[in-house]
Amino acid sequence: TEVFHDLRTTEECRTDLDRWRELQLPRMQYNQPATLTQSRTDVLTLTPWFAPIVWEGTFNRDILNEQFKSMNVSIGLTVFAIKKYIVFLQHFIDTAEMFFMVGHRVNYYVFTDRPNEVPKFTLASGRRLVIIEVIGYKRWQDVTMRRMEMIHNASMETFINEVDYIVSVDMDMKFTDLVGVEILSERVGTLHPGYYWSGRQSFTYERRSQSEAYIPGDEGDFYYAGGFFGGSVREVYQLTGQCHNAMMKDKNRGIEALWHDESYLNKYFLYHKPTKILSPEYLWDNGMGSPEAVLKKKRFLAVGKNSAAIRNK
Ligand SMILES: CC(=O)N[C@H]1[C@@H](OP(=O)(O)OP(=O)(O)OC[C@H]2O[C@@H](n3ccc(=O)[nH]c3=O)[C@H](O)[C@@H]2O)O[C@H](CO)[C@H](O)[C@@H]1O
Ligand SMILES: [Mn+2]
Repeated sequence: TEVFHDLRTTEECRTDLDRWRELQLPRMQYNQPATLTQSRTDVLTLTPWFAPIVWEGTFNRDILNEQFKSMNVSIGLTVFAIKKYIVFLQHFIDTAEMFFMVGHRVNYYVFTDRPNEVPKFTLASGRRLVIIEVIGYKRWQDVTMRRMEMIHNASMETFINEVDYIVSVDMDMKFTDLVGVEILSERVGTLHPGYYWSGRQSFTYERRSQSEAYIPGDEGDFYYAGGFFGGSVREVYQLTGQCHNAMMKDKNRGIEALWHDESYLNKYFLYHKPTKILSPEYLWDNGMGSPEAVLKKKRFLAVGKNSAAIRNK
């Protein structure tokens, strides 16, 4: 027994074990979950590896809020405002204040090459905005791909000391409904709004076998969007590090995957399956229409942009 006590004192072990007591919920009243009734019968709500797929109607926000509150969870939301994209920042943060993780602790991490152009925000209590100054790459493809490297570095330098979870999203977006702790898990991917109903053959995976992002035609679960992923800090550190390394290997061989970071992310998720998957409610584009039967909510919406006018500027 002495061997075990070398590692941690009895007191440290006791403290660790006793912590579980904090996770007791208060008395709550809500509709009983019915064992013989599916909450949604029109969509897949669980993957074959037992990861929930988050759709409206499948979860009770009150229970989840109590659970994450009792853990005093803190969430980091990373966004990139490089060059002209800084114009999206104001509305992005304003709508995040209304809808993103309301009632929980939030750090906005704004990566930008224009720190002087970041507007002043008045944030709700428990929320703060941190500016991380980075370089703005010339090509827009490099701007989007280098997010992996920058998030990887910041995970080690900053995030690990400040937050429990990281959520990484596109900036040319606005929140239009609640996005809360129901999205939190170890490793989180989001169904791309353009492909959630497609067969794997139609997914725009990288199909050239020379690329690190290559996925053969007979593999693939879902087509995940580059614009919304997350997880624990340790997992996001791994994910972004591995995606960045794959991109650098390809760059050295003079190849770039079809959809840039999104292609490498899809490869990563094929062999590191997400522990939770977000439905397209969490990343919608009105260019895809409004299939109301399936899509009960639009929570995070693409803001129309003139790519030609804004990219590479
Ligand atoms: C919704 C969604 O899934 N979007 C993905 C999609 O393209 P998108 O066409 O949505 O890419 P995008 O132009 O929004 O670029 C991605 C993000 O990079 C940042 N940015 C980009 C250019 C720039 O000059 N300044 C700047 O700050 C900004 O935060 C932007 O939101 O495919 C990209 C790769 O091709 C990425 O995987 C995106 O995440
Ligand atoms: Mn975008």
